[in-house]
Amino acid sequence: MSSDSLPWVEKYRPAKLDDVYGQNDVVQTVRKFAREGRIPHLLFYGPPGTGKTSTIIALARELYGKNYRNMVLELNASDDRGIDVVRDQIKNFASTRQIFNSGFKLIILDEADAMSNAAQNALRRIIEKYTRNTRFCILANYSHKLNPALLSRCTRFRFSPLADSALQERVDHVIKAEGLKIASDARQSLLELSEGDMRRALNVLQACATAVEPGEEITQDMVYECVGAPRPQSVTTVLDAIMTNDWTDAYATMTKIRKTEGLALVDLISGFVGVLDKYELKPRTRMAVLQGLGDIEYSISKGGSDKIQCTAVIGVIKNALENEN
Ligand SMILES: Nc1ncnc2c1ncn2[C@@H]1O[C@H](COP(=O)(O)OP(=O)(O)OP(=O)(O)O)[C@@H](O)[C@H]1O
Repeated sequence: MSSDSLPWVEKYRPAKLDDVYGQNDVVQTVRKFAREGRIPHLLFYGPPGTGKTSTIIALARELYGKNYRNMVLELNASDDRGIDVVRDQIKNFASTRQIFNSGFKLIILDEADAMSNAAQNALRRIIEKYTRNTRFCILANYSHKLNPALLSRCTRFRFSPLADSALQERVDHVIKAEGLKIASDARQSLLELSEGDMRRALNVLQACATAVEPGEEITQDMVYECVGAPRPQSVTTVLDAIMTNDWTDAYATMTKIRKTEGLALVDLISGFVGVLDKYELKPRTRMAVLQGLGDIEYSISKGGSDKIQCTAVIGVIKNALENEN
């Protein structure tokens, strides 16, 4: 595949540890392990798109250079073929002798938190068995879903959502490399809507770049459209209508904006929570609104009727405001 047809998340996957942004503590520590030649079994956990896979691959590339393919086995631990297949693959890989290299081989196990408890127990034995010439790097979103016995065999690193400054640095690099034009408010919205997830930032940027003609500027509206999030302006219009107008008008405004922008009610609720900071409300009122919106979001996830939940949103906000005085 030519590099032009690659998704940008792959095209711009960090080739070396220096290209991993915003995870300085982790990068420094694993680099130190590598320098001293004593890498422990590793567990990288944290939200998606924060660089767990990228960091271990970059580390492995620095460790093994062109020998990478022989020395690294990447497996998806949640593979539905089960732990037996994983065990066989690990066994084959770990037991073949390294002819040109001394040192250990590396096994990267992605999505380990999706493994059953029995499979995690089996994995723990496998790790013990092959520790002599193999190191494991376990990747997961949630560490609490992993068995304590497995956790205790690994040195843990938490990957936090990336700071806007880290996202910005990488996004600016891609904008420059791809020769894109992007309005500054669009770039700012892209960073905010990515919520610390670099994969999302790059995917949205690529979707926007595909939507514009060469040389045309990416606008803020395009960013919101690609993300499928409501524009702050629309959210504020609906919220203002609920707060100040009568019931019928508030409902009509909400329905109209939802229809023209194709918004799901949950997206609108997330939008309300996002802009609520800018409204001056008594703490008690703010809490009542947030709690009410949280309950409605839960009801929607359980299959609650759209129309009833729509009216419930108006009810929750109006009620909290009426009780304010
Ligand atoms: N810290 C980072 N620095 C630079 N690029 C990053 C970083 N984190 C993620 N990326 C970009 O996002 C893409 C996805 O990142 P990666 O696969 O490392 O995420 P992950 O944390 O392993 O996510 P998941 O939990 O979904 O597997 C990478 O290809 C890379 O382009």
